[in-house]
Amino acid sequence: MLDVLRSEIDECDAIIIEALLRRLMTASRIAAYKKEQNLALYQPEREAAILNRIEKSLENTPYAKHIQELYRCIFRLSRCIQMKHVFPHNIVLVGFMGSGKTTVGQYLADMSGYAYYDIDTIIEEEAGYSISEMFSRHGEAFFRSVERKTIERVSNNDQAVISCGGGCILDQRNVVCLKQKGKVVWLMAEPETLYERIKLQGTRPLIINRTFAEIEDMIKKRQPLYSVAADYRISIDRKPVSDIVDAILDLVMR
Ligand SMILES: Nc1ncnc2c1ncn2[C@@H]1O[C@H](COP(=O)(O)OP(=O)(O)O)[C@@H](O)[C@H]1O
Ligand SMILES: O=C(O)C1=C[C@@H](OP(=O)(O)O)[C@@H](O)[C@H](O)C1
Ligand SMILES: [Mg+2]
Repeated sequence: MLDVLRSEIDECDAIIIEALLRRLMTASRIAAYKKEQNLALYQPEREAAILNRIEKSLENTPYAKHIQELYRCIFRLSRCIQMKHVFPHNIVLVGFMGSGKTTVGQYLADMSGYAYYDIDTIIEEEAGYSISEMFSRHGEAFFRSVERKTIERVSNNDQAVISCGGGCILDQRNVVCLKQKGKVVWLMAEPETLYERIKLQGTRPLIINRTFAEIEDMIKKRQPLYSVAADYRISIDRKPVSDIVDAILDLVMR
């Protein structure tokens, strides 16, 4: 009995995979066509119409909500694939420590096929030791100079998602560099969200032994710099990573 049911699942999977591949490849062809014809890539009314049709066809069936959830995921995949065709900029993530630049950037790059660069990770890999270690061995000024050189080099890439360290906006030259080929997305968050996250991790040299009030003050001081640098801004509080990626795609493909 179990074998029979399992072979039915296998048959379903084969159909789903074939249909999904066909759908995603068609989405990719649509993007290429839109680019060629100079048409707007993001047409929300088309997405709404598809969702409407799906909702109707699922009326009075079990699992309607589950299938709709799956469709949200398929739309995200489609958009990521399309973005690669038509978005002529790098995506640069900035924001205070703990806002999720590293996590969101990795997810966005995985999904879109863009190359992924996390400035802090590159610095650590090239130095052979951690950023905390760099602060304690050589001081913050040394770190900032390594950070600037790394940003200068990485900014030259194309079709890249670049996650910066939270302090990159302290030096205007970094922002100028990143904007040459990139659009800057500011991941905004309430101080409480950031504090909870960075306190838990305990890996950031500028945060060790700081009170909530001190961190709040640091956030306030940096906010105008993020604001000036940002082409787009997204509030990330209480949003899962997939929703933040959705919001980024929504903004950049409008
Ligand atoms: N949307 C999210 N929801 C819940 N936790 C998150 C989210 N984004 C990031 N995190 C968690 O918050 C912490 C900081 O994330 P990270 O990506 O390192 O931030 P940043 O690079 O901006 O400092 C990590 O533990 C990460 O798993
Ligand atoms: O905001 C900052 O000054 C810093 C942020 C860190 O990166 P994350 O924002 O990814 O934590 C890292 O670059 C370094 O500890 C300094
Ligand atoms: Mg990071």
